[in-house]
Amino acid sequence: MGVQNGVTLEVRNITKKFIENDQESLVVDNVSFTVQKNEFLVILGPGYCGKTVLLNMIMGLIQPTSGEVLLDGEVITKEKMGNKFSMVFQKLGLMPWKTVLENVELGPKIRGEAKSTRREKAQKYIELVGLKGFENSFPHQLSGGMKQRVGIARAYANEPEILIMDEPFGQLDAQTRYNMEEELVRVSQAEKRTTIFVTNNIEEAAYLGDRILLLTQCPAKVKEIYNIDIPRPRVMTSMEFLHLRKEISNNTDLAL
Ligand SMILES: Nc1ncnc2c1ncn2[C@@H]1O[C@H](COP(=O)(O)OP(=O)(O)OP(=O)(O)O)[C@@H](O)[C@H]1O
Repeated sequence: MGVQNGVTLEVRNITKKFIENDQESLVVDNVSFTVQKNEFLVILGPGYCGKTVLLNMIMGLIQPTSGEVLLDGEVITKEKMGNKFSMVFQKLGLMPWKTVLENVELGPKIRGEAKSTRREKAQKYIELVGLKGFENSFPHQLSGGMKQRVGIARAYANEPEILIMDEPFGQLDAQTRYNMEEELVRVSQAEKRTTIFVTNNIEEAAYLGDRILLLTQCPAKVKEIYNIDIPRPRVMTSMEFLHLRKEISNNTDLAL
């Protein structure tokens, strides 16, 4: 158990019930899975199926009704969460009055890292996401895709134990979304990090993941876990990719 066998995160039989106006609603139903160190795990499920509630339990932000989440063998709690997770979401929360560089170096700055160290780190990740030359730009001067790149650089620069990406490309137009998926494959291959990426898009899941955890409609249960051994960069029109996409699609109510 724990780090010895490469497991970073272990989700054990977690269930979440909410009680509202004396009505009990089951949102996450007995979900178990593990995430290996440096693995890119995609959680794929329909809208409102309980993905955000599941993520919040993983990060220790809400308590499961039953079950537990272990990070490096220890139960995760809000107090212990510290710098263990960094999130990238649709609404990035970039600080509009800060430059790209200042936004990216924020995590290390809050941790009290020396200016030269954090600048060097921020610069490295700005270059990694292809934003060299835009260090002194402000968020409003950037396109949607570029802002997402800043969000990814910021999450990497924060050097968390686990990167959490909650439908980060959901609001981008189709072409930009595709470009960002390609970029993310390039970045995550260049610098491996333990990543949990949440989406409701089968194609995106099959394009990005080392493994896919497929969830059911609410209450979220694990329907299937897919190991994907198609080499990267994956070609969405290849037979093996189309076959995988169809296999997942036949196993879910999700639309493609
Ligand atoms: N604090 C809460 N109290 C009661 N019900 C809740 C609470 N938080 C979430 N829910 C319910 O849990 C269900 C799942 O919500 P959740 O936000 O996890 O879905 P999701 O899969 O992340 O959706 P989306 O794909 O739209 O992001 C919803 O029906 C929601 O109403």
